[in-house]
Amino acid sequence: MKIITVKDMYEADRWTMEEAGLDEIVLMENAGAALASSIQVGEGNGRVILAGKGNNGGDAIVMARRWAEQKIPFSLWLLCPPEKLRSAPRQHLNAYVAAGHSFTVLAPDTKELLAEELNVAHLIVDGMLGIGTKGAPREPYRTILQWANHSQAIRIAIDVPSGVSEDIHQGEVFKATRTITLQAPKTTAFHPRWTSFYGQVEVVDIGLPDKAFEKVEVRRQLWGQEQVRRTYPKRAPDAHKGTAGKACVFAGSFTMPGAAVLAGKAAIRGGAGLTTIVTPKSALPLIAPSLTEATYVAASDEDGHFSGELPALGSFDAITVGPGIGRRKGSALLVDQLLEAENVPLLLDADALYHLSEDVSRLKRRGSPTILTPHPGEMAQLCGVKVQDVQTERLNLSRRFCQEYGVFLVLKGPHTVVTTPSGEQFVNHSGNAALAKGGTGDVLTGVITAFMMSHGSVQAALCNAVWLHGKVAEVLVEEKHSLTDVTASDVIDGLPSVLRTVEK
Ligand SMILES: NC(=O)C1=CN([C@@H]2O[C@H](COP(=O)(O)OP(=O)(O)OC[C@H]3O[C@@H](n4cnc5c(N)ncnc54)[C@H](OP(=O)(O)O)[C@@H]3O)[C@@H](O)[C@H]2O)[C@@H](O)CC1
Ligand SMILES: Nc1ncnc2c1ncn2[C@@H]1O[C@H](COP(=O)(O)OP(=O)(O)O)[C@@H](O)[C@H]1O
Ligand SMILES: [K+]
Repeated sequence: MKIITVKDMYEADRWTMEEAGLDEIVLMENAGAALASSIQVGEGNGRVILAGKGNNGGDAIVMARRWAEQKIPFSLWLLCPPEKLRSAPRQHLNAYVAAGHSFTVLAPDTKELLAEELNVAHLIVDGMLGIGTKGAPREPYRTILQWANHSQAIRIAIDVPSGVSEDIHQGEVFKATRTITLQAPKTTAFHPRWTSFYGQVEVVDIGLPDKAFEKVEVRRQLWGQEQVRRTYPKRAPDAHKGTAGKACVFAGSFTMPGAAVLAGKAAIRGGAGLTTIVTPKSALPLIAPSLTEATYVAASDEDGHFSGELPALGSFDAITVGPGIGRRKGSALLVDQLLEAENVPLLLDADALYHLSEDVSRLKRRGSPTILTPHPGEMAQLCGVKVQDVQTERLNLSRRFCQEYGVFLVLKGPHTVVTTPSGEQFVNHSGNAALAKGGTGDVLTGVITAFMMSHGSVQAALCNAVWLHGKVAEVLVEEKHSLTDVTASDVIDGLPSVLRTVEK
């Protein structure tokens, strides 16, 4: 599903009206109808619908008419005088009034009543500000947003939570329990500043033809179960361990053996035919007893860490380096040499990214696919910026980086973003805060390593691995864990049940 900017949405809107001849009034009617049927009204009274002056308010007015016709009690508040409404919402207000329904206009003498209604409401529908918002909400929106956010009610936002805008600000924003987005998810839903205000996001169709988005250069998409099912490769009946892929994982050290165990186990669970762990000699006995299925190469060791001497290796379908390798000179030398490995995809994670950040331009010399899997801190180091700058520019920064250095990038965190060397972007739709624990990144690295070998496309491999990893966390919390107790090992143990649903 395409993720679009405000400019894209207005362009698709313009095409639909001008080229397809579908009137704004019709789209607003569709929007209001879709909203009326997808919002659960709950028991009792205390439903408040807030309508602003723009088309977002128009959607709320149509929704109100639909509810009124179904005899659902509510109060509709207009936050500007009716004559100040834009043309389409004004026409729909006329229809609402002609049908015999009532509303209240916000004015100095009604303000207290609205405050009281919001205070006791059980449901608040926010049609105050939509994608036309510029900067922080001004009065009267600011005060009403404060009242709404203090209420114990379920809060539903129409299209976007009021106050969310592409220009970042620190002003008041509607804190939605759920956002019902019209036609296509907006980029702001995945911006760290706004994600938490969206609550649960649902997309409803309001009848814009697909063609409306053809002219729009959409290079960002949501990646979810449907896309995974479509792209997940079937294992051939005559597969053998050689065809399932031979992975070489440079991981671990005397002080961080667990990272190698996690990455190796996850690669094997993720389907790798043969997995070889290359680790410093003194770390090997700490790793091997916990990872029976792998084979091992003992690398030259200096104080429990890689000395930097690259051992003689056979041929592999994928090389991964990073989990638990540490930041000493030896592992830096190792990364140096692996960057020169030709004809094999190379994944750099964790401390390999730390070493890479010394001289990122080395990436430009690589001929085979290179995959980087930074968390925001590692990304900041790679780009020479602050973590906060990564977080406010996740999509743009990732795209610039990939296009400049010709790499695939997995920028981790809630809504992990996968970017290809040409700048195509895929925002992941699964996962939860149970993954905020050491070692879960090593698990992801292992699964990616396996998927890189089983999938025809690196992009699909990355997106599917990221989705699977997040989905496992969701299933663990739904079925037998809390957000607090999930471990990286639990994520590995949870892979089979989700993989089974994908293979069906
Ligand atoms: N195809 C589609 O997607 C369809 C979309 N539809 C819907 O239309 C919505 C977009 O509608 P829209 O363009 O009228 O903008 P919207 O956000 O309702 O109003 C903005 C108004 O608020 C004001 N304002 C701005 N910033 C402000 C601030 N900081 N603080 C205070 N006020 C501020 C500004 O007024 P101004 O102050 O400039 O006079 C402006 O007029 C969209 O989200 C969706 O719900 C559907 O109807 C059907 C088809
Ligand atoms: N709040 C969260 N919501 C969703 N996913 C998360 C959250 N916190 C962390 N994750 C995921 O958990 C993993 C953590 O990776 P990383 O920070 O590299 O851990 P480590 O290096 O300890 O293994 C990433 O895949 C990240 O996307
Ligand atoms: K809104």
